Amino acid sequence: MTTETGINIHSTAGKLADLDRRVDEAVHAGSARAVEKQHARGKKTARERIEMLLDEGSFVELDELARHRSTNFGLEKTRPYGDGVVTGYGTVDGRQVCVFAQDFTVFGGSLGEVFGEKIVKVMDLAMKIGCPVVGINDSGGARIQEGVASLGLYGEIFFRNVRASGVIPQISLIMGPCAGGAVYSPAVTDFTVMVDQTSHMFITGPDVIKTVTGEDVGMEELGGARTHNSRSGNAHYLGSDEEDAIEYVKALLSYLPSNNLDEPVVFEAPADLDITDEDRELDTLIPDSANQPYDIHRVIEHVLDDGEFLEVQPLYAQNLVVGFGRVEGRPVGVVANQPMHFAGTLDIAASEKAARFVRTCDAFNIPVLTFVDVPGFLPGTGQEWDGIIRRGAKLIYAYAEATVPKVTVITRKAYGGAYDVMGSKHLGADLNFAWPTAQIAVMGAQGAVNILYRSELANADDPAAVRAEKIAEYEDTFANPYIAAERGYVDSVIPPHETRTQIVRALRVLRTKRETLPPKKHGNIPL
Ligand SMILES: CC(=O)SCCNC(=O)CCNC(=O)[C@H](O)C(C)(C)COP(=O)(O)OP(=O)(O)OC[C@H]1O[C@@H](n2cnc3c(N)ncnc32)[C@H](O)[C@@H]1OP(=O)(O)O
Repeated sequence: MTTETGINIHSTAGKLADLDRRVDEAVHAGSARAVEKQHARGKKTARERIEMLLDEGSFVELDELARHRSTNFGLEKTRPYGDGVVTGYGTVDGRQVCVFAQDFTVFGGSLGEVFGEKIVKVMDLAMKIGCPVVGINDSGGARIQEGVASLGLYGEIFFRNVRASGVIPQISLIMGPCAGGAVYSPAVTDFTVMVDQTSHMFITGPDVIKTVTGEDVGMEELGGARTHNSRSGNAHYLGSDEEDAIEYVKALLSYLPSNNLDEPVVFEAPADLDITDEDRELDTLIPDSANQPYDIHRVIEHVLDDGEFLEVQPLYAQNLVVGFGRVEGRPVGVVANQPMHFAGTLDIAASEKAARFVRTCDAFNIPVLTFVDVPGFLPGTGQEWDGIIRRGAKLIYAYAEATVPKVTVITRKAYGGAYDVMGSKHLGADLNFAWPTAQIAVMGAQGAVNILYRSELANADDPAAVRAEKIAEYEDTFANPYIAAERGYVDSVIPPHETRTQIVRALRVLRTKRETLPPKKHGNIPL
């Protein structure tokens, strides 16, 4: 028998040719016009993206021939193979990952029942074998013609995102629209990477907002990559183009283990423990004036192998820096106050950014290295009314709960509650160091003197002179690391040039650290 395609499917050769035809149809499921439109927007197709992400020739596709069974609104007339999403597995730098890529050229990448089932299947595979999932999002959202079945599948995906959280790394690439409920899958995953100008995320779009609140806002301003990287904190990296975004994802994967029972990849690179000229450069980093800023990146890059630091959320809450690097070839997560922004104070955004990052490191067996230069929490009604108490507490929770090796270096200020919060000994840090420039106290000299000597200053003939004298006295007594060192709150006061070598030794000794939390269903982190 010969089909309408001219192939005799009753012969072996015909059956093979028939398969070839079907696969070819699957590969070209999107119309030439749709592909052209996609390219004209500076966007790649789903398959091109997978090719960029995975090692050459490593991709194995699943469910290439899956098709929807819907008959609503004439949908039965269009049943493209693959149903608008490409799923499968392959390798990144030789390590296994599962992947799905929504194909905007087919039904606008909209998610129907079969489309959703394909994603669910590949997520289940990743959980069974313990490998990361990278999801590439480019979709018009729930497939309208498939109604509640689409919503059901979104729910199935969210459920798996949550169950997989802390078990396998989950990374979302947003490479087009991601609207409505669709945003909640990326939101649950560990990292969300967006592309400048071509990716958008929002719960309700500009038109709905205009109708309901009267606000006039464009797509880009509402939910573009820059907005989510700098304002909302929903995204972790702003790719300048698709290639840049994918390179970032590959770099992220290189620091993460395949699953929570695995260790991150190690490149054996024993550190030189002799003090170098470069080490000595840190001795002149801290300005004599406590109010003068310096860039904490210099300290971070100094202690990391080859100065390589993969910053996470570099555009958001810039008063706090987080990211990954390696020490002796082993991944570490870095959390650091940044004196260049808001003098390094902690606010809601910085607390949540750091808390999330510490928990990510802890979930995936990555030691946490903390650099402290924090004058306190950011004052203001805005902060108080938006819940700095509850939301700042997340950072305490994250540090106290983390059982991975925790090493902390206080470079300068560690004042008040912020001292406790930033990886202090009291929250379970294993090894704590301070530079001689450290000031570990309840508050800065100005504030302390104003409170302690309020009446004396009010009654003084020369208040300025009395204030200066009291400030000097306070600074001489408290603005140092030695009171904390007396009590063992810091294990050692070290010259800055020993920072790198002390961190190397600390992380070496902590490699065998084993600590378990008391049995419980789960904690109750303030959310
Ligand atoms: C849980 C949830 O996801 S709720 C959210 C539901 N989704 C939405 O409200 C978004 C609906 N879609 C849109 O607003 C627009 O398609 C956008 C903004 C996403 C993209 O716009 P454009 O880039 O101009 O693409 P365009 O609208 O032409 O869509 C491309 C194709 O995908 C189809 N499509 C897009 N979204 C959907 C959808 N949700 N369901 C079914 N088909 C869809 C379009 O009908 C169009 O098909 P055609 O090529 O046969 O004409």
